[in-house]
Amino acid sequence: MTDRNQTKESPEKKAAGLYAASLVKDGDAVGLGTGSTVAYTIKELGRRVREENLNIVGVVTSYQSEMIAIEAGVPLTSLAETPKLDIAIDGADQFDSNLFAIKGGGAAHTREKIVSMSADRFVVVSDPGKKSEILTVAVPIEVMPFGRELVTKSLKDLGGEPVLRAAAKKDGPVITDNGNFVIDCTFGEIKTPQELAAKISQIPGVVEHGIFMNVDEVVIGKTDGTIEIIKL
Ligand SMILES: O=C[C@H](O)[C@H](O)[C@H](O)COP(=O)(O)O
Repeated sequence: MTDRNQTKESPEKKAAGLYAASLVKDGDAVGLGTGSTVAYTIKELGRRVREENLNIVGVVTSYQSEMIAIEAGVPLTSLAETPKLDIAIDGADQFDSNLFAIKGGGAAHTREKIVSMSADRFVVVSDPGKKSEILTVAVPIEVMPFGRELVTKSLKDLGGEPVLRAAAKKDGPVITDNGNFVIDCTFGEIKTPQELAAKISQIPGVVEHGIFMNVDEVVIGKTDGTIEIIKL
């Protein structure tokens, strides 16, 4: 289970996060993902802004990344103001050798997909445990509360095992930053992620699923502070 709030230092996540921050150039508009790995990137970008006078603007994908970015001193803008981004950096829950990824462990995948698709380059930061021959983790699906029953039934019809995500410190379901529910749906081994993604997208009430097919490269951090880069 990932330490979502970065209560413990992770050398692997830190190595990946810091390397990704070094890819950001002066003048860049940067998509800032959500989660414990990219949090290292956001903090490092703040340091570069303060200490190296790096001139960048960030677009956040969640209240979490907004709070981290504000505290770190990363200047922020919106997609309305800056619709085209130079680079987006984000974590993932699992990725395969084709760089298909599953995201949304923090329920932020809808905004993450919009932001990453708005960027010329999408870099995923990861630790070694996220790499898998084949995608197997549950697919997070953001759902309009009004459509929950239909979406649940339709996911079962697709062979999935849907579970409404419960909040950790509140009674009832997780509510996303967009005011919706999240259903985590297990499909066993996902052999054709594109096909599954297309089928899920067709279900009325689905806001967005966590299958990402737009990753350009993955940076994997190691415990000794080195990194491995995987590109197609
Ligand atoms: O909704 C959250 C995101 O997709 C995260 O980027 C993903 O869950 C990975 O998070 P972490 O870096 O904490 O493992």
